[in-house]
Amino acid sequence: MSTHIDAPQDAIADVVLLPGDPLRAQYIAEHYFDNPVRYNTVRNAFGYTGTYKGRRISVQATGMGIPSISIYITELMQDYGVKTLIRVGTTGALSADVHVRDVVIAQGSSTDSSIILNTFGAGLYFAPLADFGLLHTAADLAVAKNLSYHVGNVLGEDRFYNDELDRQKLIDYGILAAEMETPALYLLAAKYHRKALSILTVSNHIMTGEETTAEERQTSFHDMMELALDVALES
Ligand SMILES: O=P(O)(O)O[C@H]1O[C@H](CO)[C@@H](O)[C@H]1O
Ligand SMILES: O=c1cc[nH]c(=O)[nH]1
Repeated sequence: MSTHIDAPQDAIADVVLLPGDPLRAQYIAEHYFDNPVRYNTVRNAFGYTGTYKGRRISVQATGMGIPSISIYITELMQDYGVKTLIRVGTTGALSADVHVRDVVIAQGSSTDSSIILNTFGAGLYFAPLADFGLLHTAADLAVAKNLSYHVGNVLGEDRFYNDELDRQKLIDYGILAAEMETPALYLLAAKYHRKALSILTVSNHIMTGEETTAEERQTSFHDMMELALDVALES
């Protein structure tokens, strides 16, 4: 048991999917896992372990933002020995080439968070990167599944509502989409020498205001979740 996860030591698999939303964790466990067992309800940050195509896998809700995901992934790695962490999140598209319902695989994550500065000090701008093996597997599987997908740099921002940010400049420098957790995932996975990848589904386009319908979101979530589960199988 750890401070925010009330589970016995062996209750969590060595590969964990990480949605922000606890209800997405419950959905993944109930729709994809055989014999899911809920191992955590502390703060309603649900965590489940089950099997998928015979492989033991867990899913743990992380909450929203860098402070929240940092708590859960640190405890998963430090206290439960988790080796592979795969975020399954939603993202807002920035680039005109990225459309709602597409899948974005985060190769790296830029950020306006102070987490990098607080880790390395002034003058060293660490680049949080995905594990290349997981990234390669995800891109190969996305091709095989004929998904509309993108691989590249995402913004992991500190605020969902942020009028001060120059989003056009980020687009000009190739940032595909924005979300709120990936810099912490990649930074802390590097610290603990673990493998991490963020797979995101585009729920809205920040620049055009386009939104997915609830039904469409369900379908594109399936694309992302099945991709993430198949990457987990090969990890
Ligand atoms: O859908 P999740 O995984 O929560 O991810 C995105 O959605 C939340 C904002 O609505 C932020 O956590 C952002 O990163
Ligand atoms: O952080 C996020 C996630 C989804 N959509 C957004 O616009 N921002």
